[in-house]
Amino acid sequence: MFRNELTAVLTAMHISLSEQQLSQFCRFEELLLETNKVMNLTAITEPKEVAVKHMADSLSCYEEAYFPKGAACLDLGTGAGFPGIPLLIYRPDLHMTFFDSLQKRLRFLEQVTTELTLTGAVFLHGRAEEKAHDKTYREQFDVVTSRAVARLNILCEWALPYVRTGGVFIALKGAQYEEEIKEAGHALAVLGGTLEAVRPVTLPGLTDKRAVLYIRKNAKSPLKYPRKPTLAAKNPL
Ligand SMILES: C[S@@+](CC[C@H](N)C(=O)[O-])C[C@H]1O[C@@H](n2cnc3c(N)ncnc32)[C@H](O)[C@@H]1O
Repeated sequence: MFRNELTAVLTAMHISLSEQQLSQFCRFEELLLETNKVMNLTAITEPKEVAVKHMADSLSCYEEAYFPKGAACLDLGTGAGFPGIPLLIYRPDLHMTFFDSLQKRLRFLEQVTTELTLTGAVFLHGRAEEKAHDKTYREQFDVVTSRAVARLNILCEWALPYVRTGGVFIALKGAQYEEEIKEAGHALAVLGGTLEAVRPVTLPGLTDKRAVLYIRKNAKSPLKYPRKPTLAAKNPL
């Protein structure tokens, strides 16, 4: 059932998968729903909804030009692996760092990537506001993705310091994206980002507004950012 739903929705989006990729998506869905019984991973559990709102929504941010071959990617606040796992299934040449402040979710993702034999996966446990001050991660990524983690002005402060100059921060946003863009103008300017493209997204069978924002990093982020945990949220740029 999930297999058919996913095939239908991706066909409508003009995305085609190999048989192996389709099986990987199916196994991921099984593991997600199985593990969700004992760990809080997702409120979405109907196969059709998982296909559309998790898998297809994650792939809606995919644009070949933004993902160079073998790109170093970071999925910030990955949770149960969205959009990181679908992107890695779709593009197994990517090096995907799954980043979250909750260790148990990362353990689940380790199990998923092992079972799916996705070799380009790395797991990073910690807070976005802290790891960005570690040289190993600061301005080291070609692509940073993030879905459902924070409002854009806060998220820019957390995400842009990880992006190398010339790289891109891809934010998957919901209905309030236009307002969030207006609110984030100052944060973008301070952190060295420019909004390069806004791609409105309509997922098959859904009517709600959403969009993918492509933010180019064109200058280094000042070293004082991100500020200590809670400061960005209390007093956004
Ligand atoms: C609502 S979930 C979204 C998960 C996933 N991206 C999705 O779209 O389904 C937000 C995730 O971000 C993580 N998170 C929130 N604040 C964070 C921070 N400051 N640093 C790292 N991870 C954070 C949470 O632990 C949680 O897993």
